[in-house]
Formats: sequence, structure tokens, C-alpha cells
Amino acid sequence: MSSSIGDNIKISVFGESHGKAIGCVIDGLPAGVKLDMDAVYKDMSRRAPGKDKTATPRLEKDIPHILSGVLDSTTTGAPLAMMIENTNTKSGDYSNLMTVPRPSHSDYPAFVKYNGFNDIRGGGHFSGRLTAPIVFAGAVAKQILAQKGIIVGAHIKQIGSVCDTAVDYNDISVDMLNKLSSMTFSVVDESVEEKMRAEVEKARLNLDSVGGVVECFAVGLPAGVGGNIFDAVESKLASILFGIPAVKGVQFGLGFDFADKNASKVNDEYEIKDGKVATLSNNNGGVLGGMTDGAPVVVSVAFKPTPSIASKQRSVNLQTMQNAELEIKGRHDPCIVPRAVPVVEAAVAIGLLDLMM
Ligand SMILES: Cc1cc2nc3c(=O)[nH]c(=O)nc-3n(C[C@H](O)[C@H](O)[C@H](O)COP(=O)(O)O)c2cc1C
Ligand SMILES: C=C(O[C@@H]1CC(C(=O)O)=C[C@@H](OP(=O)(O)O)[C@H]1O)C(=O)O
Repeated sequence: MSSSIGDNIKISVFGESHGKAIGCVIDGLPAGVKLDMDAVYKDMSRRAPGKDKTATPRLEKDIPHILSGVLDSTTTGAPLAMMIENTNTKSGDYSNLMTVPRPSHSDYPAFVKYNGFNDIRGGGHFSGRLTAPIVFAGAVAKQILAQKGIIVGAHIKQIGSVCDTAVDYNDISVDMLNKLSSMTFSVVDESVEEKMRAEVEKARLNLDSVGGVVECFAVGLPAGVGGNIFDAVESKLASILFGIPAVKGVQFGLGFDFADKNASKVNDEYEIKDGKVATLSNNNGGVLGGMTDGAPVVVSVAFKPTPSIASKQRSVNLQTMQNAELEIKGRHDPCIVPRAVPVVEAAVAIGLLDLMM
């Protein structure tokens, strides 16, 4: 299993959802970075489970215990190891799933790849719970980026059929991003929150789940960050974003919406603004030729509906090799998207920091 990423900042994530603990080791951090632990706790609690009806009822405090690499709240330059205890597991809910895999979860391919030795409880190492250490690493990365004038923030673009207000990709303010990063339900137009919550509640009451999109922005990047071909900003960020469980689509700028357009309508033309080169629009999401062009980086991330739903589904019994019916017990997110906002911010911050070191 490869659970490590990064060229300059190397991050390794460990643990299982129902094991003793989860955590990460971050190697390559500069020494002397004063960490604002309140900001770290804030991001951890934005993601933490058990908060409200849009989330799994599994309540975890998700307090990060730093084991090494930080002294007097300041990085020492040694690997930063961090651990979060799992305190609220109900493993009995998973007893039938090793023989009857859940549709659209990792159960079946993991059973085949690991010869049935994988820990299936709570999704094991494949669980969305492993995004807690990613958020921790991202909170550290965001603070280092902020010292360079780079701010990352994201919002819930869509849940089911309900959309947040469209953001002008060429006019993204630091104030808006800081506000989004301080919210537990991050939307630009606060009047859509109730409708989004209703969409999740409708799915939950129907013993179902619902998908959505998180849109993330990074402002303050100079032009020329990134590289060509496989070192492209898009390649780096996508490889981290696709490591988030349930992510099934990543697009930069207009992404798939470019397909039916003519260049004359969507090219990002240039102008000189305050003596500097600037683009008149930002349909490319701030990336050209794999490098930043100085406009905000804009990436949208599609999440599928949570696979574990309470209604009856068709599956198979891997012991008898017969068709089987499956009723999933347990505590699942009726929608992953609200809790995934800080996870997407973290993935983008980790990728950008790695590119900039
Ligand atoms: C924050 C977060 C919470 C999640 N919660 C659940 C959950 O409660 N139940 C579930 O079945 N899947 C949940 N998932 C998604 C599964 O972990 C994911 O669908 C599964 O590992 C299969 O991976 P894939 O969807 O990327 O193919 C969650 C994902 C994230 C990021
Ligand atoms: C615990 C978290 O989310 C879990 C992610 C998850 C999955 O299959 O991905 C399944 C559920 O696990 P359990 O059955 O143990 O409650 C979620 O609660 C978390 O995000 O911290």
C-alpha cells in the first residue's frame, strides 16, 4: 500500500478507521515555523465527524497529538509525527461485509488485492477517516503558504441539485477565502445552506445518500510555479485530490465546460494592470502549460454519494459465490461534501507547498 506523497514535503499517512490510531509523518518541513495550533484545531473540527445530521453520528474529537518535530509550537526541521486516537468504533456493524462486499466501497477490490487480510472495519485504511491526518498536514501547509502571501479556501459548490452562487474566477478576495475557511458549512451565499441541508436530509430519510462538488481557490501565487508534462500543477494537485476517498472528478477552471466552447469566447486575454501582466478572465483556473499564470488557481472536485446506504442493495456472497442481498448497518455520512471542504483545501495546500519548496 502506498500512502505517501510528495517530492519536497513528503507526507505519509497511517492507520485504520477502527484501529488504535490514525496519523501522519511530514518530512521536509522548514525549521522555525511557528505553528498556530488554534488554526490547526479549527480545521480539524471543521472535518470531524458526529457534528450534525449531514454527517455520520460517529463522534470523534480528532485532537492531534504531536509526537515529534515541534518544540515550543515551532517546527524543528525533524520529521513531524502526529497521531489521532480512534475512540468511538462500533466494529460489529462490519461483521457481514467481508463476505458480502458493499457496492461502490473498497471492500471487494481490497479483498482480492490483500487476499482477505485487509481490515474492513470502518473502511479500514480506505476510510474517509484517513482524511483527518491530511487535514492536519494541510493546516500546517496553509500556514507556511500564508507566510508567502498564498491563501487557500474552498466552498460547497453543489450538493445534489442545489448550487452555491457562482464565483468570478478572476476576482477572488482573501477576505472571502478567510471567511469560507472559518465556516463549518462553507458557502458563499449563506441563504443556500438551508436548501443544501434539506437535500442531504431528504437523501438520509430515503435511506440514501447524495453527492456534490467542492470548489477550491488559491490566491497570491506568482506566475511560473509548477512544471511541464508530469510536473504540471494540475498533475500534482490531481494526484493528491484523487487520494481523497469518494473523489471521482477533478477539473481546473472551466474543465469539462470547455468542450462546447470556441476559443474566441474562453481564451484568457491579457492586459497590463498596475504595471503587471494580468488576464482579463480566468477560464483556465490559473494554470497554463502546467504552470501558474498569476491568476487564482481554481479547482473543482466531484464527490460521489456515500456508498454505504441503509436501503437494501444487491451484492454477492464471496464464500458461497451466490448472489446476495445486503443491508448495511452502521453510521454513515448521508453526504460527504460538507466535511470534505477542509480536506480539499488541505490537499491543494499540500500540493502547492510541495511545488514551491
Ligand atoms: C470525509 C469522508 C467521509 C466519508 N464517509 C463515508 C461513510 O460514512 N460511509 C461510506 O461508505 N463511505 C464514506 N466515505 C467514502 C468512502 O471512504 C469511499 O467511497 C471508499 O473508500 C471507496 O473509495 P472511492 O469512492 O474513492 O472509490 C467518506 C469519504 C470521506 C472523504
Ligand atoms: C469516522 C469517520 O468517517 C467514517 C468514514 C467511513 C468510510 O467508509 O469512509 C465510514 C464511517 O465509519 P464508521 O462506520 O466507523 O462510523 C464514517 O464514520 C471520519 O471521517 O472521521
